[in-house]
Amino acid sequence: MTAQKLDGKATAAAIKDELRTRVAALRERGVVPGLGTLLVGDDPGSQWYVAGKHRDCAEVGIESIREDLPADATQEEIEAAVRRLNEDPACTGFIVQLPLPKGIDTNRVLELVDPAKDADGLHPTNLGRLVLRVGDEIDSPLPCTPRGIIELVERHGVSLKGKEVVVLGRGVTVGRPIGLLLTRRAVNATVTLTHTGTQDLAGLVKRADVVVAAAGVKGLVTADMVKPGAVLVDVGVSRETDPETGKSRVVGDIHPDALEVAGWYSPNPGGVGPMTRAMLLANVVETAERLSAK
Ligand SMILES: Nc1nc2c(c(=O)[nH]1)N[C@@H](CN(C=O)c1ccc(C(=O)N[C@@H](CCC(=O)O)C(=O)O)cc1)CN2
Repeated sequence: MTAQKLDGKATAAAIKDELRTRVAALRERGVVPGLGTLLVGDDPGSQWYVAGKHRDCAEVGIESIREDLPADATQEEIEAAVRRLNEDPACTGFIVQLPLPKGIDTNRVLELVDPAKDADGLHPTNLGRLVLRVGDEIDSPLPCTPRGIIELVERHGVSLKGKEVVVLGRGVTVGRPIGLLLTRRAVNATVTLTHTGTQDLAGLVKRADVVVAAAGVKGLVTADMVKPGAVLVDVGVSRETDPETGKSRVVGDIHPDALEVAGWYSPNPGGVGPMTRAMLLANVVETAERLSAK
């Protein structure tokens, strides 16, 4: 068997088309959604991601607001930038690009974000709402990568209802919040969260209908660990030098051999990354729609 592709690029493009129409409708009513970004330092990866977010905004008609600070910005300067974005009426929602430089108290910065403007859906108040509201409509922003994974799978006609999902990695942007989304009544999957202290990882992965690999360990999930027909979602990001071009490239947590056993797989790059970006735009548009309906 060769797995079918969960095409993140094409799915994100379709979502952006839908969002463009919704943004046009908002603008007709005089509502202009705006996404803010706070970038600290000159990490090339982070700069690339932030530039991509502003390109996405331009594509769908969302205004962009940028706060860029140098790598030696102090905690106070970063917190002042968060306050400016909280108070800026043109900013519907914003993100603090992670990671922040060493020595900065990231949690303190993130907790300063107005939960109503938390475009990443990672503020404790918004995560707390996810914990509390198992069956209701959620009227606050959802974590972008977990939401993007679910959209990616379901938009390919694969139901997660009743499925056994094994998540690798307990990071704050994917591993920890994805269980909150997958176990909501609307999705109804059963989730096992694994981490570096997990015993018999291979045994757990072998019984999974869906594997979400977000450990950041190149090729961690090998063919012998995968149940035939399983859905493999690769979120891992490791970097290596391409021996042919000499350029840096992204490699995922799923070993290429595993695709011979799986039913579906999300490529990396080209899978979850573009979906994360699309979900960020969706959070901003939904916030603008909610505010304009009040
Ligand atoms: N505040 C946040 N910071 C970070 C997040 C986040 O969700 N919120 N996630 C990552 C970085 N990130 C978005 O910020 C992000 C990473 C990757 C992609 C993406 O589209 N990747 C491409 C491949 C890119 C490459 O080749 O390097 C892909 O997967 O196709 C989008 C967003 C950490 N920080």
